[in-house]
Amino acid sequence: MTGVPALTLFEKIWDAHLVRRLDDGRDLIFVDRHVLQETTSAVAFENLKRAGRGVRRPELTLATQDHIVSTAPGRDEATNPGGRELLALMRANAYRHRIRHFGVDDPRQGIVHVIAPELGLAQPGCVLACGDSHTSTVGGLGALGIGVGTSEVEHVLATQTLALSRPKPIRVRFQGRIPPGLVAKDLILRAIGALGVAGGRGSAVEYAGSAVEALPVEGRLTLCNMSIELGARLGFVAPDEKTFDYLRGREFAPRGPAFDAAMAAWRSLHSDPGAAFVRDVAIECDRLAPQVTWGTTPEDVAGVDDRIPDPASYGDAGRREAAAKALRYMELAPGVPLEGLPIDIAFIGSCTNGRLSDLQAAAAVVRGRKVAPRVRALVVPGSMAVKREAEALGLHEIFRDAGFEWRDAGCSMCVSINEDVAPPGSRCIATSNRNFENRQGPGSRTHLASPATVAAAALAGRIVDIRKEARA
Ligand SMILES: CC(C)[C@H](C(=O)O)[C@@H](O)C(=O)O
Ligand code: SF4
Repeated sequence: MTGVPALTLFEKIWDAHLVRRLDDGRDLIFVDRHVLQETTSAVAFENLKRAGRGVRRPELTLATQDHIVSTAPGRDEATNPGGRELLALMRANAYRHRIRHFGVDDPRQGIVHVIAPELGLAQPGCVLACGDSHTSTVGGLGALGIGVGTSEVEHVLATQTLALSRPKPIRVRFQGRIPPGLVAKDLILRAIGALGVAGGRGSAVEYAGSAVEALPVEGRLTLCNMSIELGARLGFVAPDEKTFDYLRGREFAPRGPAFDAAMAAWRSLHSDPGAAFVRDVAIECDRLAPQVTWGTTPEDVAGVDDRIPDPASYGDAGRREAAAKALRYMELAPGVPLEGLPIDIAFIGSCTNGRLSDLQAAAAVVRGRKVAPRVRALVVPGSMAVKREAEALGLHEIFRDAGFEWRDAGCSMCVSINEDVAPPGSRCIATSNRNFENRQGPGSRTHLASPATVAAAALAGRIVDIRKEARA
C-alpha cells in the first residue's frame, strides 16, 4: 500500500476548486465558467445593482437567450411579445457588464446546455455554473455542471464562487450492450424508473460501465442532463478519447500546444480503482426496451411493450395515490398497453435531445414518410449551430417533406413559456425531460421518449415500438 487515498472523479474535481470550507459546513468553490439565461438572471442583475456591486469576472461569463425566445424561423427579440422585456433586459445587462451575449441575432445562440458543450466552454475537470437546473448536462464532457437559483447566480456574478453543501459521490453503472435503436435517453429513463426521482438526492452521480463507454459524447450529454430527474445535483462521465476529439477545435477550447497540455491533464480525470462511492448501482442494458413515460413524473416510466401499471400494485401508499392521480391527469387506465396510445403532438428538441445526433436519429425514421393526419409535429434544434449542421445534411428537407415544422433554436415546447404551447387535453410525446402536470401548457399531457420513438409516433399518430418498425 502506498498510502495515497483512492479518490472518485467527483472528489478530484471538487477539491481542486475548493477555496475554503465555511463555518456552516458548506464548501466555497471556484467557478471556472458561468453561463446565463434570460429567466433567472434579471433579478440577479437587479440585486447586484442595488448592492452597488459589479461582475467579478465578466470574461468567464457568457449569456444567451433561450427560454422565452420565439422559435419561429427568422424571429427576433420582439417576435414573442411576452418575451420582449426579459430579452431586452438580458441584452442590456450583458452590455453593461461587458459579458459576451449570444442573443437571437447571433449565430451561436441556443439552449444554454446545448451551446456550453458545443462552444467548448465546458471542459473536462471544470466547474460550470448556470441558473438553470439542467446544467448537469455538461457532465457528459467530464465537467461538474452545477444548476443554481437566482440568488446563487448573483453570488457567482459578484464573486465567481459558490457556497454549496458537498454532494455525496454515487455511481450508476450501465452494463452490457445497448440494443439496436436504443439510445442514452432509454438508459437514463430506465435508471430513473429503477431508482426513483429521489434516488440521487444530495449526490453527484458518476455514470460508468461498458454501455456508457460505448456512448458517443452527445449521448453522454443526454444521460447527464437527466441527472436532475434522478434528484441528483450533478451527473458526469469520466472523459476519454471521444471527449478530447469532440472538444478539439471548438471556439473556447484550448488550441495547439495548449490543447495537448490540457489533454494530458484531463487523462487523470477518472475515479481511482477502489475509490469509495456512497452507493453503487448496476443497470443491465442488454434486454432494455425503448422507454416511454406514462405518468406525471419521469419515474412513471415503462418499456413501450409494457402496460400502464395498476396503482394498486404499488406497496407504498403515497406512491399508490400519486400513480392514481397521474393516471387521472393523463386520462389513462391501468392495464392498457403503452403501444398504440394515440398522440396529438410530437416534439423533438430541448437540452435533452436537441443535438445533431438526436435529429439524425429522428430523420432516419422519418425519411420518405409522412406525419399522421391531425398530428402536429415539430423539430426545434437545440442551437442555431445544430440547425445549420442539420441543414447542411439535408435533414430539414426530410422533416419538412414529412410535414414537420422546422423551427429556430430555443427551449420551445419543453417548457412552453414562448408561443409553442400544447393545448389543454392534448397528448404530446416529447424528447424533453419533464412531464409534470401542465408542463407543456395548461392541461397538456406529456410522454417522454427518445428521438426515434417520438419520430415514429409522429408518423403513426400513436405510440409505437421502434424495434418492430425496424423489422417491418
Ligand atoms: C426556467 C428555468 C429556471 C427552468 C429550470 O431551471 O429548470 C427551466 O429550464 C426548466 O426546465 O424548467
Ligand atoms: S430545454 Fe427545457 S429543460 Fe432544458 S433548459 Fe430549456 S426549459 Fe429547461
